[in-house]
Amino acid sequence: MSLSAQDIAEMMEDTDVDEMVELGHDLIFSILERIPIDVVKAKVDAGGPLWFQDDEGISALHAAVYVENTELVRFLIQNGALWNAVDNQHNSPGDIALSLNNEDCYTIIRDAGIRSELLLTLLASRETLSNSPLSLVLKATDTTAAGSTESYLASRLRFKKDAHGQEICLLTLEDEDEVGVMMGWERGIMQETVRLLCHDHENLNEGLKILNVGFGLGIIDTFFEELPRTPAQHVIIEAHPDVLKHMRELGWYDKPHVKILEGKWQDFIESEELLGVGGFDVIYTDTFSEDYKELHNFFGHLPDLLAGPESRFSFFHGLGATNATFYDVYTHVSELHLAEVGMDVAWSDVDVFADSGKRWGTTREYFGMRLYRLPIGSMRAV
Ligand SMILES: C[S@@+](CC[C@H](N)C(=O)[O-])C[C@H]1O[C@@H](n2cnc3c(N)ncnc32)[C@H](O)[C@@H]1O
Repeated sequence: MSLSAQDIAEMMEDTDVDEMVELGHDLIFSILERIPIDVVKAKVDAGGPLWFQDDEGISALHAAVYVENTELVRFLIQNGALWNAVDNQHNSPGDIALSLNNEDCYTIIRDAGIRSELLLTLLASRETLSNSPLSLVLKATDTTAAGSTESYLASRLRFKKDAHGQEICLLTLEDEDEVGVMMGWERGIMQETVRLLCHDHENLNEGLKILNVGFGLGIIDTFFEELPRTPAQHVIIEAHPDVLKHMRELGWYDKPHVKILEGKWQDFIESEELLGVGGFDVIYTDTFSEDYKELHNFFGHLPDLLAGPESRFSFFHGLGATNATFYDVYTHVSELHLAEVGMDVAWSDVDVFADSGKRWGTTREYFGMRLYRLPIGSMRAV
């Protein structure tokens, strides 16, 4: 039997893949068997694939964390191991380190994550970044209504109460998957955010000038309205036609000090409607279907929008919040980006554990942490 050139190429490719799989298994096995580190390093130098994950999703980096070999973890990271690969249980190497209480291994991986995400944000701000396996929330290729503003704004929303009496603003995706755009369980987060943003604000008694981006269920806007002194100006930017209709039905258009800007924040961010206010005392943003690149872009406008060092800013921090390591990485990344625009951030923890089992119903889970990390930013005085 004679073989065609294509047959030979395919056989060669299969051999390469088989070889890689064997090398990958051998590397993970060697690490778990705790063979001397120099031998493991030699295997990596000889082409042992760091990207390889076995049938359980374990990578060489997961294995190095399991055996708590700090030097090896550092070596693997330096040689390109993926810090955010998750195993079949959705645990990243950092999560394994956390569960073992191994701070040294955890810190090396988390810092690699921070460096990687900072770099990717920088690249994304300069050119269109294709979806990278290194990136967590720069989800450039999610075109569903949950990941693309254009698809989201063209989708219908439903406002309803779920079986537990929880208010929900619900989006149904094409595959019938349901996603909560906003859910009643976040009420505690919104309440605490308003308390920390406003209650000891030096301008509270004059009536604050407030900007909120994203109305959703209007939970935070209702808390702003219930401040001991009604806001002097309360500007709300909302893009979705169904939410705007809901706001009209609820009477938000009839409040004299409330101004509703219909459209995307990106359309108004440099407009006279916002800049003409002469500086906001409080700014909050909590949108939907936008990635971190958009939030990072929003940060850049804060110095022009806030009144001064006494003004405060917060955002809904759900970045990477289905995984403890990813959440921590994004807490640091956002803090560093806010520092770049001259803002210091104080973080508080809000325990959102109560009733967490009943929270999601049939909807997609988007927040898996027990503690919500609540940011309060203020501009550094110059
Ligand atoms: C999570 S909800 C906000 C919930 C709100 N914080 C609350 O307390 O109920 C997000 C809202 O942002 C709106 N939104 C999404 N993208 C937007 C954009 N680019 N500009 C303005 N609003 C946007 C959505 O339509 C939605 O109403």
